[in-house]
Amino acid sequence: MSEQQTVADNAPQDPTDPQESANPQIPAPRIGDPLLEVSNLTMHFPVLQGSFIKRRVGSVQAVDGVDFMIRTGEALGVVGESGCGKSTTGRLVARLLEPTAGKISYRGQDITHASRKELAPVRSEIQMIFQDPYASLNPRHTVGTIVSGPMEVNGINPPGGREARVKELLEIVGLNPEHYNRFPHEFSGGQRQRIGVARALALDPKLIIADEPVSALDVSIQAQVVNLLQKLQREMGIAFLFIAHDLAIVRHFSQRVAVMYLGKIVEVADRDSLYNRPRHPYTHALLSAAPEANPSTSSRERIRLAGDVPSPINPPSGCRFRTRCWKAQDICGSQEPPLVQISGNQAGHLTACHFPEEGVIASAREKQIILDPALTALEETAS
Ligand SMILES: Nc1ncnc2c1ncn2[C@@H]1O[C@H](COP(=O)(O)OP(=O)(O)OP(=O)(O)O)[C@@H](O)[C@H]1O
Repeated sequence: MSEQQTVADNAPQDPTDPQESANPQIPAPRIGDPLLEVSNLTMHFPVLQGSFIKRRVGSVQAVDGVDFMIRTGEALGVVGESGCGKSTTGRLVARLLEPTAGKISYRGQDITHASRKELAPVRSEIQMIFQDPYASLNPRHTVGTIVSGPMEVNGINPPGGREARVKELLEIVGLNPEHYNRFPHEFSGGQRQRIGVARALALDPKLIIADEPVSALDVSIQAQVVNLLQKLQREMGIAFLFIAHDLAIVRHFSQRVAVMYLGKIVEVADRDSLYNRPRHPYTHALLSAAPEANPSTSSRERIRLAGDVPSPINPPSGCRFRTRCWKAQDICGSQEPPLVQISGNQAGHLTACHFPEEGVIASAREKQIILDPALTALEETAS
């Protein structure tokens, strides 16, 4: 992301005139009000065996007891390695999956097990943007049909008509409204993602779940799409659950960031606290592995995590990160550390660790030796 394309302060503005609520029973939320509250959210996918009669032989603990809150107009970023449960969390919040346990409250209303009918007013307020703009748009439909689709499904007829609203939305996302009758294949990757964004905006959402919204795009256009989403957040007061593995993009976009590991949130904090004073060893490892603008001038050493993420079918007891952690001791295997504000953390910075790091991304040399002796030996031989 280039300097020119970044926005230094992406805190949401405080529109004193929030949009009218699509749900007439609940007053429109104001910036900073709690919007989404998730507690003990759990998703265990069954593992079935048998050719005719399927037996449940285990479960994939994709998300296991996750708590977080998103305020109106705020972006919460979710980062973590592949398979740690980010997408499943997003799909649970969007109610595309039925959780195994836990509670999802949206504007104070428990929507965890709400029926289709009960969910209808909320559905329009929670929208999703997917990773792959190619796969998420029907190639046989025109842009007009795609973007007006949610209005049609929900029986919404805007004052000036659907076509006028679609053209307005295309303009908001930076597309030419005259391309209303074009098909997805006539657009570039970035433009297709803009079509997906226009579709998500069709019902005036209050919360957008963006699941890796730019990772399928060329690096050169990632910033444009991120900046578009940021504009929507700032100008329309839309909250985001922003899922991505790119730490730089998450830092740029989100006011708060949650780090997931093997189905759990291991650390959550406001952006600066998390990136400048990380306390969980896993957050240290992730940050140390992130590419840097000037690697040649950097004094930062990389922490190499030994091995792969353990299987979510049989995760380690106690702290799930302990099998790859350089600080693990006996207690880490017997007691799961709670996600709490540990000593030295600023308010709202929560960490789940028995032996947290000091906060600065310090020398990783010692950790590297403990973590991966074979690799260290190889590097020493080579140098
Ligand atoms: N429908 C499903 N049935 C069984 N297991 C699933 C299902 N969906 C996801 N999983 C498993 O749940 C775990 C979490 O997957 P999830 O896609 O949420 O992770 P992720 O952090 O989003 O990863 P990625 O960045 O690769 O998308 C993985 O082990 C995955 O294989």
